[in-house]
Amino acid sequence: MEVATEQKRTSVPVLPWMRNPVDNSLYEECPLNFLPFLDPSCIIFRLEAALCNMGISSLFPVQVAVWQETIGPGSFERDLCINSPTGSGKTLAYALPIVQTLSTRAIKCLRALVVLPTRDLAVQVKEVFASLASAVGLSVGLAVGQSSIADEISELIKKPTLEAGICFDSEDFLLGLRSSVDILVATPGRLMDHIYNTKGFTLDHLCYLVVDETDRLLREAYQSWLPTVLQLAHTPNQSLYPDASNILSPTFGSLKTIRTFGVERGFKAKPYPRLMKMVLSATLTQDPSKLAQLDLHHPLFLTTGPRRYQLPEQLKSLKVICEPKFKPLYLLVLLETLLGEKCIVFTSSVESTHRLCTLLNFFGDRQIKIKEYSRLQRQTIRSKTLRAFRSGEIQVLVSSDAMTRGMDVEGVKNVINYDMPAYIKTYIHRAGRTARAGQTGRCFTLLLKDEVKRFKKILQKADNNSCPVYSIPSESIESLRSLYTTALEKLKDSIESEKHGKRRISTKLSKKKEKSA
Ligand SMILES: Nc1ncnc2c1ncn2[C@@H]1O[C@H](COP(=O)(O)OP(=O)(O)OP(=O)(O)O)[C@@H](O)[C@H]1O
Repeated sequence: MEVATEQKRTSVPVLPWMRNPVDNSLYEECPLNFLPFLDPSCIIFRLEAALCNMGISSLFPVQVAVWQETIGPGSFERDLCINSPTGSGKTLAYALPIVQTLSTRAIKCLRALVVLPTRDLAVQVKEVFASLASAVGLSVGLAVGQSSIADEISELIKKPTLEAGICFDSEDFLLGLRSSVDILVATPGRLMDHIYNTKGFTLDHLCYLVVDETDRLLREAYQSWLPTVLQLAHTPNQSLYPDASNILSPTFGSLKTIRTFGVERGFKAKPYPRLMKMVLSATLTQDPSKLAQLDLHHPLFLTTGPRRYQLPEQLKSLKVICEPKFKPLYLLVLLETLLGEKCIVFTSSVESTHRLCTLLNFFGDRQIKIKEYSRLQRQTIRSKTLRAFRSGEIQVLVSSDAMTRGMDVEGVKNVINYDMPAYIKTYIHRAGRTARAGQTGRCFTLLLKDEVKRFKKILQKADNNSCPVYSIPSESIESLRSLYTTALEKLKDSIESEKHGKRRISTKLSKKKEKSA
């Protein structure tokens, strides 16, 4: 079944504009002082200084390529579709030109929207924008549901100051609402909440739309967030989704455009310029029907090298052949060999993440701090774990695929696939948590003998034929066997008591419901 889906995917015809891409790998890294047009004269050196503060002294190839298409003569003439390996610096590739272009704006309103699939990823991208934007007086907002909706609204929307005794009717009040931010980084769910419910939240002035991790975002409809955004930000007389206006008009009746005199997008007496789109991924879809949803304007395809899937240059892939009965022991020995190095262990589901992490922690005090990071946990716990992992307090994260996309944690030296990934895309995004920004890194995959052939085929999709075996000495496995038996018993008890706990909570809840009915 999986194989059939994979075959179907690869046989999708490539769109004509994807056949002759710009090759990012033909660009050289460019020192900031050689970058043309960096900082318009009025804010000279401020962006350069901000980049230096971020530890950046030159731009990576994909950043130079995007800069070339977005800044200077002929800038932003075409929408950009960017396929570039994990860790190659895609975030800065879009953040820098957007901040530079908006740095000369006269009036504050929401002009750039960046959409990402997960909250932690959005927080990470917001930080990159904030480091640059503050240097040129721009504000960046976050809409991800990290704080209460009321707090988020007060961050995003500025209310008019009411003088005592003056009474505004609701129309006047709406006219006085202003955006507090120039750039918004959002996840689709919270974005839709603001679109539907937040008074004064408008996409009327939007100039830039970035869809990061495009293939992941296009897979999920999320309350039709994309057609809704395109409809709300579209140029008049350009009906992309004629039917959507019927859906939208009653809902958005209360959202009045705030029009102010000026010469920029969405302002009076000025025709609307096109909404500029940038879509990015390390595994960008080539499926025409999916890309059509983005309504790209004369798109330019930027990719890296001749292959569709590319692994980071400094990544080393290794396989560990395991006996099925003792797989957790192979992992434990491997982790002990890598002692002191930050590692992320990936499993195939949130349930196995939980089980594996619990089991590993039943092996007694082994000097490695191991924590779980998965969708089963509350966001506050996840964020706390991530902070501890970033700071080095935790050395090993056991994770489900919630972690695979985009997360950038400094110093991750090793990725371990406890469960073999089913697709090359999954392998790329998991492995891509290491070997970032030109650093070296290793990706180990634990395999049972009968998985070796299939894994080889998966890696070949990224033209990777080199995946040597990493041997784990059998004596090390033997020495852990008695501890393993005890750990398994403890795991069984722990899972049982968790089930019990859940049952007790659900009985309590249903009793409460019965009472209130
Ligand atoms: N020009 C640069 N010089 C030095 N470091 C950089 C530069 N650009 C980006 N980086 C660093 O490289 C790392 C990877 O960047 P980023 O997260 O944008 O990669 P990405 O291409 O989006 O990866 P992914 O596909 O996994 O999301 C980050 O830690 C970032 O700070």
